[in-house]
Amino acid sequence: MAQHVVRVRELVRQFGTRKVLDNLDLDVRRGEFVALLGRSGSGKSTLLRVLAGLDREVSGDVRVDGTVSVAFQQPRLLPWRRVWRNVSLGLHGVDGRAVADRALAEVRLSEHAEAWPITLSGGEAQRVSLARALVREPDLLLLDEPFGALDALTRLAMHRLVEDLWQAHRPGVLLVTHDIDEALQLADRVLVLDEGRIRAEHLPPPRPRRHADLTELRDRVLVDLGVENHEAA
Ligand SMILES: Nc1ncnc2c1ncn2[C@@H]1O[C@H](COP(=O)(O)OP(=O)(O)OP(=O)(O)O)[C@@H](O)[C@H]1O
Repeated sequence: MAQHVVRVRELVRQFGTRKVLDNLDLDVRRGEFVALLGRSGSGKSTLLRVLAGLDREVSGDVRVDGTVSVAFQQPRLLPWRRVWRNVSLGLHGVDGRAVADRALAEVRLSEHAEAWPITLSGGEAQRVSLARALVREPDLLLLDEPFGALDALTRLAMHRLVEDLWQAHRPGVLLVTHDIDEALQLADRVLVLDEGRIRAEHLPPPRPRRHADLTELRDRVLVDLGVENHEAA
């Protein structure tokens, strides 16, 4: 377990008679960046909720070793707290302001520490949400489509930021996304969830891959997602 932050065996989650997760196995190593792709309704968010400890109506063996932080598609900031207080919320025994300031500097938002959440753009609010996740120095960072609501340029900037933050802090990451290119750019391993299990695993080329040709790999992932047929790819 020591090298793994997540170890899941034979996980079953069913709603009524439907098994959304059906004997699923998953490992995430410490410091590893894993992306999870899958068609809409394949159970990605369900799996994340289980790993976050938000859903215990499961059978099977779920082990998460260490602290966990989650960032969702919507930043979920408290509108009545200033930005820095949103970041330090729930921290005990530390100077919350100092910790928040450090995290806000990392996401390049120092000048917004005193601002109210409503004054932030979508990308800025998402950066606050990342800062809030990171101040807990999580062993596991769960990201549920954190860039899905952002415009394309902001999303690219966020990819770089997340990669920088991951390099600096090295949490294990499980990133749920619909964006294949995002998965191939950011992750060490790209997994495809289908019919309740991890059905495929792809290994993108070594970093840095900003200029890598990922076309072939992308086609293979599309096949696994059922978007392309085998002959075409
Ligand atoms: N609380 C619930 N009660 C009943 N069914 C649920 C519940 N939560 C999720 N489901 C069902 O489980 C399936 C998987 O949902 P989930 O949100 O995990 O999919 P997803 O892969 O994250 O989808 P998307 O990519 O569209 O966000 C869906 O069919 C959904 O309707």
